[in-house]
Amino acid sequence: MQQQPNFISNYDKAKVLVTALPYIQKYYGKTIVVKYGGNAMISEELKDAVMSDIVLLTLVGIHVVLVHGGGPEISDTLKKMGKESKFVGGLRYTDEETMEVVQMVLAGKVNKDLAQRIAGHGGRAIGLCGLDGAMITAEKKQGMDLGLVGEITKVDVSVIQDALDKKYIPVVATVAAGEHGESYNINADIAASRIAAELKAEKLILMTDIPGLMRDVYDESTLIPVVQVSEVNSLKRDNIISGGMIPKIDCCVDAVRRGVNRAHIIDGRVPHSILIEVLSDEGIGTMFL
Ligand SMILES: Nc1ncnc2c1ncn2[C@@H]1O[C@H](COP(=O)(O)OP(=O)(O)O)[C@@H](O)[C@H]1O
Ligand SMILES: CC(=O)N[C@@H](CCC(=O)OP(=O)(O)O)C(=O)O
Repeated sequence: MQQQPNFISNYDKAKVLVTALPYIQKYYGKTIVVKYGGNAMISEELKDAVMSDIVLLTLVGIHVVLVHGGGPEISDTLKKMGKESKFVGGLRYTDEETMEVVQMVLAGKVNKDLAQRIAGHGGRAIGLCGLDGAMITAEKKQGMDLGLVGEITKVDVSVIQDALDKKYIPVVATVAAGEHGESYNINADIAASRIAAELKAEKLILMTDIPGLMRDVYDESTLIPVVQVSEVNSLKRDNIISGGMIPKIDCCVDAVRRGVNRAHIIDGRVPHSILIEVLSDEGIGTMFL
């Protein structure tokens, strides 16, 4: 019989499971915070692959917290309303009308869609946002005026911890509560990093639409696989980091400084990139130590 080009024998399948064993043992009972960003949510198929990976990791005993973005969805909704999006240093200028859209899209549409997809793969998700259980408190970001963009003042992870204890997969939208009943827009990378630190997570994984941090953003061969936190300032001085990568890098550094063991930026467009990162010998993306 002619062999199929992609034929994988049962022995090879078993070998894959066996190579995952030390990683399952290493991360069993540990917490991993995954941030899934809007630009990596490019297809329905890919979203489902990411959600099934999260369910799989949960079933082998890893506590996964999913923090999500949805920037492109917010921009699309604003556009339909005739409003252009404006970003400063990777952060969206957020007036009151924009804030309503941010809350509606992140805490409503995207959050519930991801929770439902996890349920579709047999996982038990619980959709939350920073307003629930006073999880994320913020004040207006100082410095440049970005409207209702918030600076996190407090993260209380008890609602996430309770959900994990009850074997739910917490799915978190990053809308925060102000002191006077107002809501603030928080960049999802920043929120994920603070949540990871507060949970004393083993890993923070930021999934995006690029292979990782690169010296030349147009040349994948310039990927930087490992970054020591102490090197980041000189990378910034070299001006190789711009746009949405700025908060990402700062978040990885902040998470590691606050005690998260490893922070990673990985390519969410690669199917099953989380499994490759967590359960295999293969390095993927950029790791911050
Ligand atoms: N040095 C760099 N390496 C990689 N990406 C970079 C770099 N500088 C800027 N970027 C940009 O940052 C983007 C990722 O940030 P962003 O679009 O905000 O992601 P997400 O929506 O997934 O959070 C990349 O698509 C890339 O265009
Ligand atoms: C302040 C700020 O910029 N907030 C982001 C929140 C969503 C987000 O971070 O989404 P991605 O991860 O998909 O970019 C925004 O309004 O787009």
